[in-house]
Amino acid sequence: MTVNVGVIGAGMIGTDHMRRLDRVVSGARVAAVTDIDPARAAEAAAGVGARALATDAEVVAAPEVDAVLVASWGPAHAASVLAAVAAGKPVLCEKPLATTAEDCRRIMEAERAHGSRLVQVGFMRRYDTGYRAMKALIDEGAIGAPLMAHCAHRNPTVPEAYHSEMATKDTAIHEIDTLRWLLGEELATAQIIRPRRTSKRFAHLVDPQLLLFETESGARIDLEVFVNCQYGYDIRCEVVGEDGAVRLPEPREAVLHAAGRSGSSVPQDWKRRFGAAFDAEVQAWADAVAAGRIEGPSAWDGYAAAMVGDAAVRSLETGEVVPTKVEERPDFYA
Ligand SMILES: NC(=O)C1=CN([C@@H]2O[C@H](COP(=O)(O)OP(=O)(O)OC[C@H]3O[C@@H](n4cnc5c(N)ncnc54)[C@H](O)[C@@H]3O)[C@@H](O)[C@H]2O)C=CC1
Ligand SMILES: O=C1[C@@H](O)[C@H](O)[C@@H](O)[C@H](O)[C@H]1O
Repeated sequence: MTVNVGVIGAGMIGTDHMRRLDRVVSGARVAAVTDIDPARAAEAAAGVGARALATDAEVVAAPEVDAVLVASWGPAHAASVLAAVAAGKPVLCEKPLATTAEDCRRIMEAERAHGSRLVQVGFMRRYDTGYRAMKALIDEGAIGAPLMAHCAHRNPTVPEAYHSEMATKDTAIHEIDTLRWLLGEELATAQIIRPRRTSKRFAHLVDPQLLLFETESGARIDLEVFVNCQYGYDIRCEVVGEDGAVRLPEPREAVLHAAGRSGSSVPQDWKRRFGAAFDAEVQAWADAVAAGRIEGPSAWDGYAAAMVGDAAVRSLETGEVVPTKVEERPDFYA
């Protein structure tokens, strides 16, 4: 079976996913595309032999569309995901599932009313071979009980529209999900500390930020988010346990020796750093849709991450430690 995918949002990652569905993933194709910028939708659709449609509702309702991929801006995600769930169509939604926990809760309620899972959230780091190797070692007990994690998430620069809350809700949301998954428990508190700001930022932006979390069992996580670090897209993660420590491998880049120096280049964006993880994620989703089941990060994962995100954002102004209030995972998402 070929899964006919309707894509909502033809921006940077939307077009990258369309290329992936068209040329990399087997058993799937792009059938329809929409964007609030119709010219962008038309150009993207023409590139992959798909139909350009005017709205997300039209994409969801199109009879040829079996499944939906949402790649619009975060605040627009919830409406498109709810439309797909109402139509009973599987949906892969780029992170974040929604920009508030309340919207994620509405999505979970709609999905539970439908009776089976339809939603997968694009937390693609769970498909990265480096993170997967870390998880396998932690799960087999190689480092003993985890006590601490030290992480960094650096981007070279961000556009002016990027604001201080996005450091949590758009950027750190990756680590929030990954740490919940790696450690197998929820994050119970969140706090944000502000170092001196870099001068190389737009005036409105708090950058860098230091995010601190405590898990339910008392492990501590520190995460540096620095989205104007200038030099590259640099993702770091180390988990320290009672018997050892495990660190995310650096991406494999050739080592150049020249002009009296030796070194390798740093990826400049998520496309290069996590390209293989995106390929694996979208292939796994297409395979699961074709087999009539949905796996991978769920609406619950999107919700739990959003709860932590909401708590962290509350700390942004005050620096207080804020409880995340993530409740027990419902059996539906076991
Ligand atoms: N997993 C990852 O590492 C990454 C995830 N993302 C996520 O992907 C999403 C999109 O990000 P980018 O592609 O970088 O943004 P972008 O700004 O390049 O593209 C977003 C597109 O969505 C369109 N759009 C906005 N609202 C819409 C609506 N209601 N209906 C249809 N189209 C709409 C815009 O016109 C734009 O073309 C975001 O949620 C972002 O967090 C983005 C980059 C990397
Ligand atoms: O998901 C992503 C972007 O949306 C986000 O804005 C960046 O900060 C992240 O590094 C990238 O992976």
